[in-house]
Amino acid sequence: MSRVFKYQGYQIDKDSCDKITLIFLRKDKIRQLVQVIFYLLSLGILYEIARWVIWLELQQYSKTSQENATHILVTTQTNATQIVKIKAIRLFISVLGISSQNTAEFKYFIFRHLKYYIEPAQGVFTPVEFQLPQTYDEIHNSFENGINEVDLQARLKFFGQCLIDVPVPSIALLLTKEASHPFFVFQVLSIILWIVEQYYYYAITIFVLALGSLLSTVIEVRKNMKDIRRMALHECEIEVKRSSGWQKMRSRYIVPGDIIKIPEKTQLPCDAILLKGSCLMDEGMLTGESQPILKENLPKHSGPYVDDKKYMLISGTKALTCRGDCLALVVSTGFHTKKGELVRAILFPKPNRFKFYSDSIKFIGFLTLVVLLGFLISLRSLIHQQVGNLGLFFCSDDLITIAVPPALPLAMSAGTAFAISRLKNKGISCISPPAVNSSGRVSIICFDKTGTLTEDSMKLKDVWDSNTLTFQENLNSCSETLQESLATCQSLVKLNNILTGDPQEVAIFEHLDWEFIESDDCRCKLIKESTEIKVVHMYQFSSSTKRMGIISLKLDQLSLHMKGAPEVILPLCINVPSSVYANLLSFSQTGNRVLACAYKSLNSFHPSTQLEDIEKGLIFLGLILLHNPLKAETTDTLSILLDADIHCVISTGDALLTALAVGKSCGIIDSGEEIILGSNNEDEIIWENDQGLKINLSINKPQGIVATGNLLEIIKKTK
Ligand SMILES: Nc1ncnc2c1ncn2[C@@H]1O[C@H](COP(=O)(O)OP(=O)(O)OP(=O)(O)O)[C@@H](O)[C@H]1O
Repeated sequence: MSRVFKYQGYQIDKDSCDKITLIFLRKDKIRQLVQVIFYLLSLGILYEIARWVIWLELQQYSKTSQENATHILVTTQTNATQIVKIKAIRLFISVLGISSQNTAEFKYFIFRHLKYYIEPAQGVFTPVEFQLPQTYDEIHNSFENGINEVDLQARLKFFGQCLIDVPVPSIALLLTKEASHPFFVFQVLSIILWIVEQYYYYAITIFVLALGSLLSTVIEVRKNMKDIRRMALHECEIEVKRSSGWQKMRSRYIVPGDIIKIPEKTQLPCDAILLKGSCLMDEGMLTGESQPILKENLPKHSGPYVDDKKYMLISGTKALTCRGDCLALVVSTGFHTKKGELVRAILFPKPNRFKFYSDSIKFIGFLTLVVLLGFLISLRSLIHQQVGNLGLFFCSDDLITIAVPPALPLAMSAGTAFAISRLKNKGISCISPPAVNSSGRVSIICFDKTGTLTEDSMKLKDVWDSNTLTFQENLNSCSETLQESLATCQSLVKLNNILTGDPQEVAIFEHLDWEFIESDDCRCKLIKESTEIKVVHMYQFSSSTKRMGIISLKLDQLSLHMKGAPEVILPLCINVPSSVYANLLSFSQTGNRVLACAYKSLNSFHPSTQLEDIEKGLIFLGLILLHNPLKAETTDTLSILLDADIHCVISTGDALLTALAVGKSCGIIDSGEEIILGSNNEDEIIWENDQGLKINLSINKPQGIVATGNLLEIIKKTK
């Protein structure tokens, strides 16, 4: 945590919360009294203004130290501010995961639904977080007996109930908030002015429209809040291990440190670490990932615990199937979970700072100046006409309402409503009116490739066997080791007796004569005729490393099998035939996905071994070619966007040439366009044409660029 002292305050910069700055305040009785007197003298006008101008509200506080503070001024990175009250609670220290019988007073505050407390070791505010032990074994052993009643009550008070309960403001509260908005107050004052000046029809029309817009805003906001609440609030029956044994209860009563049984086909109410069993999770509702993800249990060894997604079960996701008794340790509840983070991002979105808005303010400022000038010019003749002080006041107010038309927001809302109804006719629903303006300003769209521009599913085209240096359409004619590698190096699972998982792996496995058997003593068994191979460990695929591996056991022989992007696997191999690179070039140029397979024998293996420590010196086995066709609607959609002068970009984890071929086939890249491929060798930047010839980057000719992420990072750094 970085801690920057500034005006008796500091910054909290942690992954589990937004970056916020704290300034400590103490409510001052005399300042408060003076402020109330001013509020009364101004007939409440100052009170109204203070609700919108934080500086005025701050006048009743004085800056102080953390120890003496009663309140805190919290400022977010986007400069949103709020004054929050510091509260205190006496609890057992064991609530922090420290074994102690003593109690202590914990000071805390709540900001945007997150609770922050003074962490005793550092003496600074930090978001409440369950402290995990240091090693894998300790995590397994520390919680196995379940927590007792005293700890439970303390944790419920400290972490709160396991619920994401978004409060829905009442209609009266929303009406007061909207009606006290400075612009609405300005509209009302303008209407009074027009009535005094006997512009009855205009005043009544604007009044009816303003009231209608106010009511529709209130109804819309309440409806949205209700929708968010419905989406966020989830409770289910869950089995929990407490010191008195297993109990079934409502999920709101679970706390960090509880051991729970993972319910199948039910949304998980908390974030948890899987301790026993394995399960296939549908994370689509949170991440948009269409494929189910396999979660493994936390290994048992004395190594230091490293946070890893493969053991983490996230709140809001669903277990499609559980293998064995799936037990998990609850680590976060409520708004502190990943789902809570998402809900908070919806409730407190980052403000859009469009130049359009700052330009509008400048424009209105300019109009006001023009009007002021006009008023000064006409002042002489007005005095000459003897309109009197009241007349002068009305004239000047008239001019202000001309410069800043009170009907402006009404006109804007009407325009947006019209745009939304036109979009609806085209089958596009819009739930956030400001999104219409934002969408109109989009000039670049970045597309993910697989599953977005192309189909989710993949078809196996060919396998290139390095043993025979030939293509094999029938995988069962490939070399024995390549078949074993293809059969074992996957992360598939059986769901209702159907093999499920990564579409590429499903496509490969379907072409093999191997049988997949679920097993309790290993990840799975693969059987063909009299051969049986056990998969004893898996290094899951990750997009950042572009590879995966498994440890297999055949009779007494341990082996490491790996598959992944060729540019990652080939450098790890010791026997790559020279013809591979030419083949790779031609396979990728046709837009196919290419994966490389390799293996090596191992003498021993320990589950705590890292893949990086054993993956060197592999024996190359072959290349797999997969066809991933474009979606039917891709080309038409892209041509509409390109016609509207929107720049389209593909952002993919695939190889450069594959991305280039897909870009050409969907129309993002003109087939006649000159293309430059950018990559890097350490810090050296390499520009090539699509035939692999090195070239100079010319800025005069229009060129399409296909570059690796690493290259973009280097360019960004050197810039
Ligand atoms: N299951 C897998 N096992 C081994 N390697 C894989 C697997 N899936 C993908 N790869 C390799 O890792 C690279 C990156 O994959 P990743 O899933 O990040 O890209 P992607 O999401 O498919 O890309 P996009 O969706 O943008 O096309 C792929 O190009 C492929 O070479």
